[in-house]
Amino acid sequence: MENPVVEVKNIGKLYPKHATKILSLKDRYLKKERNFAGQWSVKDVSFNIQKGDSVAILGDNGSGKSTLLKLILGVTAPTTGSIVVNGKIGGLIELGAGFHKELSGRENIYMNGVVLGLKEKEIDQLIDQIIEFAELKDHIDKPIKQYSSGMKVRLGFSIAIHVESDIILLDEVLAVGDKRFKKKALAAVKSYLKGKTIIFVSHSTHQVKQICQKAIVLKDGQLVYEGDTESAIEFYENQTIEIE
Ligand SMILES: Nc1ncnc2c1ncn2[C@@H]1O[C@H](COP(=O)(O)OP(=O)(O)OP(=O)(O)O)[C@@H](O)[C@H]1O
Repeated sequence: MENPVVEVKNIGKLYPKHATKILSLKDRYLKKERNFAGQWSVKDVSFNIQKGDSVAILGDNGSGKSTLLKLILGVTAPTTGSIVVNGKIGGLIELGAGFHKELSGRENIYMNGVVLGLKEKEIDQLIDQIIEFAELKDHIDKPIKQYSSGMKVRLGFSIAIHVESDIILLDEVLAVGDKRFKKKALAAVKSYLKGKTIIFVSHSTHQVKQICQKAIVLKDGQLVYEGDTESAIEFYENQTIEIE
């Protein structure tokens, strides 16, 4: 068997007491409030992901899903354990994160592309498709600060799926935006990303069933189930009923 593309071993993240966080666009959009007391957001989690797997991360609010994605992406350091990623990793884990609001949509595409490891020439070749998919032709030269949340989501999503990567992380990206774009985005994830390794966070079991073959369930930062999507959803839903 090939080496796993993502190897997560006993990973843990302890946020110190009084840690503060500027609310992400996603949080603001979803009007969420968070309580940042010192605690293990992710605790002793281990799993492997093989090439071509599409894996969902299921769990209630605050169960550690986004933190786990940030650990895999390397934007936050683990307190314990280790993560090995074999391949180029990309995706969209916080809506609009990495956008500069004073710059135009077009300039932000270049900025993001460079951050994701592309050369300017490569971005030149992709930019029309990115703008077209995001349906932002008429707005692309306006500063991002004039964009609605939906427009930012469309742009971020479009960049994420057009930039080549081996492993793509998608955090609730299909939860916002209007119905029509959501449908188009779901279809894009299904077709564009065939054969790629996908890690997908979503509260929509409907979307999870359409995209992922496997799933893990987190509860209070711990991995409590790992298996095929159907059985993981069943486990997750039963667990939620018990609590209610
Ligand atoms: N920067 C931070 N500093 C301190 N605590 C944090 C920080 N980010 C997240 N947390 C805490 O870690 C826990 C897990 O949060 P996380 O965002 O990973 O959960 P989630 O499962 O993605 O939640 P949701 O479904 O609401 O997006 C929460 O209790 C949260 O308050």
